[in-house]
Amino acid sequence: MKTFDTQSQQVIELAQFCSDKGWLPATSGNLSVLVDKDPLQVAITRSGADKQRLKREDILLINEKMEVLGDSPFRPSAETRVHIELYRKYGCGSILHVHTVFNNLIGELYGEQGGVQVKGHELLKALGHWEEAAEIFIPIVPNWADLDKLGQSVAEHAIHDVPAVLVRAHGIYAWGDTPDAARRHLEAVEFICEYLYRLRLVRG
Ligand SMILES: CSCCC(=O)C(=O)COP(=O)(O)O
Ligand SMILES: [Zn+2]
Repeated sequence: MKTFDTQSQQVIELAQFCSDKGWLPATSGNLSVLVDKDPLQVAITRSGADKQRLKREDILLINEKMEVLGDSPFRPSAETRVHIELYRKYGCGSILHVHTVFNNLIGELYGEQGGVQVKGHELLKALGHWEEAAEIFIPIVPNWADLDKLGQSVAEHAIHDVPAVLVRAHGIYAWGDTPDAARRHLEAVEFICEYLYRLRLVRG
């Protein structure tokens, strides 16, 4: 059974995994896990928390209006709107946002064209694309300072069957039906970002 306690623990474990990879530098990033679909309730990191050493009190229970449920002196992530928009659109189980050098490089290299095409790579299977010569387009959106606009933009540009959107000069949002699926999708897209960047360097 999903409770705020069980889902908070999942958030802490996901943050540990992402921190160990170096994907949450300088308190950046935010992570959430669904607690209840109807009405929507989500366990999400608080704004400004050091995600390398998250404590229970750094995870907040929020509703669809981004209100904190229960007693806490903290505010939820500044990017909570993006999470809420994605939960509304996809009814997913977990959303991970991290900042990495490779997702930023790909954001810059392909941002003008609104996204990056990825074709015939084995790791597309980790995103659910098992067909021969699978091909996907990973959207890249501008880094709107208005976070309501950022949330709308990420959700609007998200493509069915491609569980990630890059935000230019900022980072990535990846999601899945479960925390494990969200993590797998994030790892796969991070691998692909690094691969595409290095391939460009090698080819010149
Ligand atoms: C310190 S990084 C700038 C804010 C950001 O992009 C981020 O992911 C962390 O924001 P939060 O409010 O979730 O801590
Ligand atoms: Zn961010």
